[in-house]
Amino acid sequence: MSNGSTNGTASAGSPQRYLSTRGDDYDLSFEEVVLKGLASDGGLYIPEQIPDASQWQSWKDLSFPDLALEVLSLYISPTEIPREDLKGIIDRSYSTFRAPETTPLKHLHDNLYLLELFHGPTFAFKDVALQFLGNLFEYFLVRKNVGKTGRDRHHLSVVGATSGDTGSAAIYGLRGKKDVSVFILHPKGRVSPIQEAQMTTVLDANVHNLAVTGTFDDCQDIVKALFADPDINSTLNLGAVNSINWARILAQIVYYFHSYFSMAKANSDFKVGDKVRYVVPTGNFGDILAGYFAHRMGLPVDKLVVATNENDILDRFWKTGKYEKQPAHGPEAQGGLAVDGVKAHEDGVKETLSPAMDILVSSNFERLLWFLAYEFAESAKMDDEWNKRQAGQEVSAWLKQLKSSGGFGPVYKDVHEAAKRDFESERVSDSQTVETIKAYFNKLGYVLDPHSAVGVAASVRSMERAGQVPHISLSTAHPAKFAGAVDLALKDEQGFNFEENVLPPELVGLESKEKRVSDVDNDWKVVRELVKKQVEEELQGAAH
Ligand SMILES: Cc1ncc(COP(=O)(O)O)c(C=O)c1O
Ligand SMILES: N[C@@H](CCOP(=O)(O)O)C(=O)O
Repeated sequence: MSNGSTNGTASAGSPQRYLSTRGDDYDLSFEEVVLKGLASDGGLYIPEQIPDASQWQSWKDLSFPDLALEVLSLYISPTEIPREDLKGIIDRSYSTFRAPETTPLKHLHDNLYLLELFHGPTFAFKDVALQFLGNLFEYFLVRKNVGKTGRDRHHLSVVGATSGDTGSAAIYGLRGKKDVSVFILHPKGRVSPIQEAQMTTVLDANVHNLAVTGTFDDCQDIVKALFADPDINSTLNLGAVNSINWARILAQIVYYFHSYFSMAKANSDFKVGDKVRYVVPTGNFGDILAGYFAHRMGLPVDKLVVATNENDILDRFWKTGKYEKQPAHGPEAQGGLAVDGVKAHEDGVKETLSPAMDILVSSNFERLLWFLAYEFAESAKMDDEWNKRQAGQEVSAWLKQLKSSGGFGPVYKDVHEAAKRDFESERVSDSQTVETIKAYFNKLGYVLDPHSAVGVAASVRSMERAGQVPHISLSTAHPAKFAGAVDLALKDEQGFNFEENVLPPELVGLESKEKRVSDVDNDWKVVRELVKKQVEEELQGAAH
């Protein structure tokens, strides 16, 4: 790709601006995109320029928070957040992590390293971005509300969808914060008992858990419908905590650089500048997209490997160039049979042992599609404005087709080839997940959570193709969050005891604590009325 202004070097000192993947919204500030979350045309925000971090090698000895300051400063102008303030936000965000390295890297065997991203308050990788986003919201609100009282204060109504981890991480990042109400929608009965307890045992007055009769995709659709609804948007300021919010992706870029340097220190055969493969258990495509940005900023990445469970829309895209909710001749087309013990629902989502990735439509894939469409547009040799407009139009057309007919593609050959240049993909079944958890416990005494096991199983396959290239496999959750799957894999293995070896003290007894949760129908208008009524009550309470 050329170093055109959208994809190349941000000129020094010029503040970063943001645009929507669907082309209607552009020239927005960082604060605007963080507070708005989703663009008014339904698209996702992306930076106008991916900064070229030519100085990245000089970051090699920085601590995680100091490295975060360098990376984030390339996307947030000091005219928007002065550097000292940004440092304060970052330091507060990572002071809650239990590991001194924030995101430690473990050598598993051969050229395989595991990046442990679960040392934050809720034991999943989401904490890395959501501790930051919670403090960022607070910073913007305090600044907006200086000297204001009562109804004049800017109040943020956060609505988020979760398959278990985003919800608790968002709740822990925002509980008790002034001028914020939080509504988290989870699919009733489809999150693990610990995940459910992590969310529903938080009793702060500004936190509201809604159990939706439906799937994670239904919850995500409700959230997107609320953002698109003029009625609720005319009375409330909605805020997003899902990875549709650009700040989520931004904060995650840091650990790609950090783990690269950790690996270079641990591996004497490796020189800074050599290439690495990152393998990422993937659902909504947010985590791996951060790796794509790191790569585009200059980090030497051999490939980013998308690791899906049996909800494999992304794996099928990389194999066929088609992005379709249902495979043309998949098990559902043949009568909805369960494969490998996995329950397939009418809506096409399968209930797997890695439930946080039971997602049919990956929100952030839209952001990658924009960059692929932009690159394709460049071949017409027009100007940058034209390329951006073309990319926006192409993405809008694909997404429209996805909505109307459940899929699109095959995409143009060049678009598919460009996707394959940076990414590979693997699909890991439930039985392979169980086998992987078992194998690593027996080989190394290490207990993987099922999502991380999907990544490790994919890593082992990738290593067979990639020769000596080191692999960093992202471990996205602590195994204690998924007791059912871990127990299924290890209950008969010698020396395994969940309570003694896996369960951290912070999670002991959680499930028997008092809970607060409301059941709601799978109907966005019902959710809208509930949110409006609750926020009104909170605003009235705050005014007295
Ligand atoms: C434990 C875990 N692993 C992996 C994922 C997938 O991450 P992403 O949605 O960013 O692809 C999620 C949730 O999204 C998760 O909670
Ligand atoms: N796996 C996620 C699903 C939501 O994804 P997000 O990264 O877009 O917030 C979860 O655990 O909630």
